[in-house]
Amino acid sequence: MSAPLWLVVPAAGQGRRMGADRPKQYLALGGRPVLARTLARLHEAFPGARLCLCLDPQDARFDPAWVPFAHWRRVGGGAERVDSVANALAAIRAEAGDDDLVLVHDVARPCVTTADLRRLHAVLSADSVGGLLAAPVADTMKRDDGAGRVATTEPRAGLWHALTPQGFRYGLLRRALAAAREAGVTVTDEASAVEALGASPRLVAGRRDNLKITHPEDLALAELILAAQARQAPASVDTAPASAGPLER
Ligand SMILES: Nc1ccn([C@@H]2O[C@H](COP(=O)(O)OP(=O)(O)OP(=O)(O)O)[C@@H](O)[C@H]2O)c(=O)n1
Ligand SMILES: C[C@](O)(CO)[C@H](O)COP(=O)(O)O
Repeated sequence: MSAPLWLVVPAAGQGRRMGADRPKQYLALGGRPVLARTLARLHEAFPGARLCLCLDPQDARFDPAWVPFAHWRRVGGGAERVDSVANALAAIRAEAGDDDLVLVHDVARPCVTTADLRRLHAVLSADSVGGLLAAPVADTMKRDDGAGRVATTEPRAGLWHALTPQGFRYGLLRRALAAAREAGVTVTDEASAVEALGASPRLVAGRRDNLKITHPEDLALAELILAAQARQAPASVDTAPASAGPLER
Protein backbone atom coordinates (compact mmCIF):
# COMPACT_ATOMS: atom_id res chain seq x y z
CA MET A 1 0.00 0.00 0.00
CA SER A 2 1.39 3.44 -0.88
CA ALA A 3 1.97 6.14 1.76
CA PRO A 4 -0.69 8.84 2.33
CA LEU A 5 -0.28 11.68 -0.17
CA TRP A 6 -0.29 15.39 0.69
CA LEU A 7 -0.30 18.13 -1.92
CA VAL A 8 1.14 21.51 -0.97
CA VAL A 9 0.35 24.30 -3.44
CA PRO A 10 2.16 27.57 -2.76
CA ALA A 11 -0.18 30.26 -4.11
CA ALA A 12 0.72 33.25 -1.95
CA GLY A 13 2.91 35.09 -4.46
CA GLN A 14 2.21 38.60 -5.72
CA GLY A 15 3.22 38.03 -9.35
CA ARG A 16 5.46 41.11 -9.49
CA ARG A 17 7.24 40.03 -12.71
CA MET A 18 3.86 39.56 -14.39
CA GLY A 19 2.94 43.16 -13.59
CA ALA A 20 -0.81 42.55 -13.89
CA ASP A 21 -3.59 44.18 -11.88
CA ARG A 22 -3.84 41.06 -9.69
CA PRO A 23 -1.63 38.14 -8.66
CA LYS A 24 -1.10 35.85 -11.66
CA GLN A 25 -2.95 32.91 -10.06
CA TYR A 26 -6.15 34.93 -10.55
CA LEU A 27 -5.61 35.78 -14.22
CA ALA A 28 -7.94 34.01 -16.65
CA LEU A 29 -6.47 31.11 -18.60
CA GLY A 30 -8.87 29.58 -21.13
CA GLY A 31 -11.80 31.11 -19.24
CA ARG A 32 -10.80 29.93 -15.74
CA PRO A 33 -8.41 31.34 -13.15
CA VAL A 34 -4.91 29.86 -13.27
CA LEU A 35 -5.41 28.63 -9.70
CA ALA A 36 -8.55 26.67 -10.64
CA ARG A 37 -6.80 25.07 -13.62
CA THR A 38 -3.79 23.99 -11.58
CA LEU A 39 -5.96 22.46 -8.86
CA ALA A 40 -8.05 20.67 -11.50
CA ARG A 41 -4.92 19.03 -12.97
CA LEU A 42 -3.77 17.88 -9.53
CA HIS A 43 -7.22 16.54 -8.70
CA GLU A 44 -7.44 14.59 -11.95
CA ALA A 45 -4.22 12.79 -11.06
CA PHE A 46 -4.79 12.43 -7.30
CA PRO A 47 -8.50 12.74 -6.41
CA GLY A 48 -8.01 11.26 -2.93
CA ALA A 49 -5.02 13.39 -1.88
CA ARG A 50 -5.13 15.95 0.92
CA LEU A 51 -4.44 19.52 -0.16
CA CYS A 52 -2.79 22.43 1.65
CA LEU A 53 -3.30 25.62 -0.29
CA CYS A 54 -0.99 28.47 0.77
CA LEU A 55 -2.64 31.86 0.27
CA ASP A 56 -1.73 35.38 1.24
CA PRO A 57 -3.66 36.07 4.48
CA GLN A 58 -4.90 39.33 2.85
CA ASP A 59 -6.12 37.52 -0.27
CA ALA A 60 -9.79 38.43 -0.91
CA ARG A 61 -10.01 37.04 -4.46
CA PHE A 62 -9.89 33.35 -3.58
CA ASP A 63 -13.11 31.39 -4.06
CA PRO A 64 -13.37 27.95 -2.35
CA ALA A 65 -15.58 26.82 -5.26
CA TRP A 66 -12.36 26.48 -7.27
CA VAL A 67 -11.11 23.66 -5.02
CA PRO A 68 -12.18 20.21 -6.25
CA PHE A 69 -10.66 18.27 -3.32
CA ALA A 70 -12.78 16.81 -0.50
CA HIS A 71 -9.95 17.14 2.03
CA TRP A 72 -8.27 20.51 1.90
CA ARG A 73 -7.27 23.46 4.04
CA ARG A 74 -6.17 27.03 3.55
CA VAL A 75 -2.81 27.95 5.08
CA GLY A 76 -1.34 31.45 5.41
CA GLY A 77 1.54 32.11 3.04
CA GLY A 78 4.90 33.50 4.18
CA ALA A 79 7.27 36.17 2.91
CA GLU A 80 8.96 33.83 0.40
CA ARG A 81 7.82 30.66 -1.37
CA VAL A 82 9.87 28.53 1.03
CA ASP A 83 8.11 30.15 4.00
CA SER A 84 4.71 29.35 2.50
CA VAL A 85 5.70 25.70 2.09
CA ALA A 86 7.11 25.58 5.65
CA ASN A 87 3.82 27.00 6.98
CA ALA A 88 1.92 24.22 5.20
CA LEU A 89 4.14 21.54 6.71
CA ALA A 90 3.68 23.04 10.17
CA ALA A 91 -0.10 23.14 9.70
CA ILE A 92 -0.34 19.39 9.10
CA ARG A 93 2.13 18.34 11.80
CA ALA A 94 -0.51 16.65 13.96
CA GLU A 95 -1.83 14.53 11.07
CA ALA A 96 1.11 13.79 8.80
CA GLY A 97 3.41 10.86 9.42
CA ASP A 98 7.14 11.17 8.76
CA ASP A 99 6.85 8.69 5.86
CA ASP A 100 3.88 10.37 4.19
CA LEU A 101 4.70 11.68 0.74
CA VAL A 102 4.39 15.45 0.16
CA LEU A 103 4.26 16.80 -3.40
CA VAL A 104 4.81 20.57 -3.65
CA HIS A 105 3.50 22.16 -6.84
CA ASP A 106 3.56 25.85 -7.86
CA VAL A 107 0.10 27.26 -8.52
CA ALA A 108 1.79 29.04 -11.44
CA ARG A 109 2.31 25.73 -13.31
CA PRO A 110 -1.17 24.90 -14.68
CA CYS A 111 0.12 22.92 -17.69
CA VAL A 112 1.53 19.97 -15.76
CA THR A 113 0.00 16.80 -17.19
CA THR A 114 -1.72 14.06 -15.24
CA ALA A 115 0.61 11.58 -16.94
CA ASP A 116 3.72 13.36 -15.54
CA LEU A 117 2.08 13.71 -12.13
CA ARG A 118 1.29 10.02 -11.90
CA ARG A 119 4.72 8.98 -13.18
CA LEU A 120 6.46 11.20 -10.64
CA HIS A 121 4.30 9.78 -7.87
CA ALA A 122 5.09 6.20 -8.91
CA VAL A 123 8.85 6.87 -8.97
CA LEU A 124 8.88 8.73 -5.65
CA SER A 125 6.74 6.15 -3.90
CA ALA A 126 9.65 3.75 -4.37
CA ASP A 127 12.48 6.20 -3.62
CA SER A 128 13.97 6.74 -0.18
CA VAL A 129 15.08 10.34 -0.84
CA GLY A 130 12.45 11.88 -3.14
CA GLY A 131 12.87 14.04 -6.21
CA LEU A 132 11.41 16.37 -8.77
CA LEU A 133 10.16 16.74 -12.30
CA ALA A 134 12.91 18.28 -14.40
CA ALA A 135 13.77 18.97 -18.05
CA PRO A 136 17.26 18.91 -19.62
CA VAL A 137 18.57 22.31 -20.70
CA ALA A 138 18.36 22.64 -24.49
CA ASP A 139 20.00 26.03 -25.12
CA THR A 140 23.63 27.11 -25.02
CA MET A 141 24.21 28.75 -21.65
CA LYS A 142 25.97 32.12 -21.28
CA ARG A 143 27.15 33.83 -18.10
CA ASP A 144 27.22 37.62 -18.24
CA ASP A 145 30.01 39.87 -17.06
CA GLY A 146 27.66 42.17 -15.18
CA ALA A 147 27.89 44.80 -17.91
CA GLY A 148 25.73 43.27 -20.65
CA ARG A 149 28.44 41.20 -22.35
CA VAL A 150 29.27 37.51 -22.32
CA ALA A 151 31.86 36.52 -19.76
CA THR A 152 31.78 32.76 -20.41
CA THR A 153 29.85 30.02 -22.17
CA GLU A 154 28.91 27.43 -19.59
CA PRO A 155 28.90 23.70 -20.40
CA ARG A 156 25.26 22.60 -20.47
CA ALA A 157 25.86 18.85 -20.27
CA GLY A 158 24.14 17.54 -17.17
CA LEU A 159 22.13 20.74 -16.57
CA TRP A 160 18.39 20.46 -15.92
CA HIS A 161 15.55 22.92 -15.38
CA ALA A 162 13.98 22.23 -11.98
CA LEU A 163 10.20 21.99 -12.39
CA THR A 164 7.46 21.08 -9.95
CA PRO A 165 6.02 19.00 -8.37
CA GLN A 166 8.92 18.24 -6.08
CA GLY A 167 8.19 15.44 -3.65
CA PHE A 168 9.74 14.24 -0.42
CA ARG A 169 8.78 12.35 2.72
CA TYR A 170 7.20 14.66 5.24
CA GLY A 171 9.85 14.15 7.95
CA LEU A 172 12.80 14.72 5.61
CA LEU A 173 11.27 17.82 4.02
CA ARG A 174 10.48 19.40 7.39
CA ARG A 175 14.03 18.79 8.60
CA ALA A 176 15.49 20.15 5.36
CA LEU A 177 13.48 23.39 5.42
CA ALA A 178 14.16 23.90 9.13
CA ALA A 179 17.90 23.41 8.57
CA ALA A 180 17.92 25.89 5.67
CA ARG A 181 16.11 28.45 7.79
CA GLU A 182 18.49 27.93 10.71
CA ALA A 183 21.51 28.31 8.41
CA GLY A 184 20.01 31.51 6.96
CA VAL A 185 20.12 30.00 3.46
CA THR A 186 17.38 31.08 1.02
CA VAL A 187 16.27 28.12 -1.08
CA THR A 188 14.16 28.54 -4.19
CA ASP A 189 12.96 24.94 -4.29
CA GLU A 190 12.49 21.98 -1.95
CA ALA A 191 15.19 19.90 -3.64
CA SER A 192 17.97 22.38 -2.81
CA ALA A 193 17.05 22.25 0.88
CA VAL A 194 17.24 18.43 0.77
CA GLU A 195 20.53 18.60 -1.18
CA ALA A 196 21.99 20.78 1.58
CA LEU A 197 21.46 17.85 3.96
CA GLY A 198 23.76 15.79 1.72
CA ALA A 199 21.04 13.80 -0.07
CA SER A 200 20.60 13.46 -3.85
CA PRO A 201 17.02 13.98 -5.07
CA ARG A 202 16.00 11.93 -8.11
CA LEU A 203 15.55 13.79 -11.42
CA VAL A 204 12.39 12.57 -13.14
CA ALA A 205 12.29 13.76 -16.76
CA GLY A 206 9.09 15.71 -17.34
CA ARG A 207 7.48 17.53 -20.24
CA ARG A 208 9.09 20.80 -21.25
CA ASP A 209 5.67 22.44 -21.51
CA ASN A 210 5.25 22.39 -17.71
CA LEU A 211 5.78 26.14 -17.88
CA LYS A 212 5.87 28.41 -14.82
CA ILE A 213 3.78 31.46 -15.69
CA THR A 214 6.15 34.24 -14.68
CA HIS A 215 6.29 37.00 -17.32
CA PRO A 216 3.41 38.57 -19.32
CA GLU A 217 4.12 36.54 -22.48
CA ASP A 218 3.81 33.28 -20.52
CA LEU A 219 0.03 33.54 -20.22
CA ALA A 220 -0.49 33.36 -24.00
CA LEU A 221 2.03 30.50 -24.17
CA ALA A 222 0.14 28.60 -21.46
CA GLU A 223 -3.13 29.03 -23.43
CA LEU A 224 -1.46 27.53 -26.50
CA ILE A 225 0.02 24.67 -24.48
CA LEU A 226 -3.33 23.76 -22.92
CA ALA A 227 -5.04 23.84 -26.32
CA ALA A 228 -2.31 21.66 -27.85
CA GLN A 229 -2.46 19.20 -24.95
CA ALA A 230 -6.24 18.92 -25.31
CA ARG A 231 -5.78 18.04 -29.00
CA GLN A 232 -3.02 15.52 -28.27
CA ALA A 233 -4.56 13.46 -25.49
CA PRO A 234 -7.70 14.97 -23.98
CA ALA A 235 -8.36 12.07 -21.62
CA SER A 236 -4.90 11.88 -20.09
CA VAL A 237 -4.19 15.62 -19.94
CA ASP A 238 -7.25 17.62 -18.88
CA THR A 239 -10.83 16.48 -19.06
CA ALA A 240 -12.28 19.72 -17.70
CA PRO A 241 -14.05 21.79 -20.36
CA ALA A 242 -12.32 25.10 -21.07
CA SER A 243 -15.08 27.24 -19.60
CA ALA A 244 -16.10 25.09 -16.61
CA GLY A 245 -16.19 26.55 -13.11
CA PRO A 246 -16.65 30.09 -11.83
CA LEU A 247 -14.83 32.77 -13.77
CA GLU A 248 -12.16 35.02 -12.25
CA ARG A 249 -13.22 37.61 -9.72
N1 LIG B 1 5.69 34.31 -0.62
C1 LIG B 1 5.38 33.48 -1.63
C2 LIG B 1 5.94 33.66 -2.92
C3 LIG B 1 5.58 32.78 -3.92
N2 LIG B 1 4.69 31.79 -3.67
C4 LIG B 1 4.29 30.87 -4.75
O1 LIG B 1 5.42 30.19 -5.25
C5 LIG B 1 5.27 29.88 -6.62
C6 LIG B 1 6.48 30.25 -7.46
O2 LIG B 1 6.76 31.62 -7.25
P1 LIG B 1 6.88 32.74 -8.38
O3 LIG B 1 6.72 32.19 -9.72
O4 LIG B 1 8.10 33.54 -8.07
O5 LIG B 1 5.54 33.58 -8.09
P2 LIG B 1 5.38 35.05 -7.52
O6 LIG B 1 6.12 35.18 -6.23
O7 LIG B 1 3.91 35.29 -7.50
O8 LIG B 1 6.04 35.92 -8.67
P3 LIG B 1 7.05 37.14 -8.56
O9 LIG B 1 8.32 36.56 -7.99
O10 LIG B 1 7.19 37.62 -9.96
O11 LIG B 1 6.42 38.16 -7.65
C7 LIG B 1 4.00 30.58 -7.09
O12 LIG B 1 3.04 29.58 -7.21
C8 LIG B 1 3.71 31.57 -5.97
O13 LIG B 1 2.31 31.85 -5.77
C9 LIG B 1 4.15 31.63 -2.39
O14 LIG B 1 3.34 30.75 -2.17
N3 LIG B 1 4.53 32.48 -1.39
C1 LIG C 1 10.28 25.93 -7.51
C2 LIG C 1 10.58 26.47 -8.88
O1 LIG C 1 9.41 26.49 -9.66
C3 LIG C 1 11.56 25.54 -9.55
O2 LIG C 1 11.88 26.01 -10.82
C4 LIG C 1 11.12 27.87 -8.84
O3 LIG C 1 12.37 27.92 -8.20
C5 LIG C 1 10.17 28.85 -8.16
O4 LIG C 1 10.35 30.14 -8.67
P1 LIG C 1 10.90 31.38 -7.89
O5 LIG C 1 10.89 32.48 -8.88
O6 LIG C 1 12.29 31.02 -7.46
O7 LIG C 1 9.97 31.57 -6.74
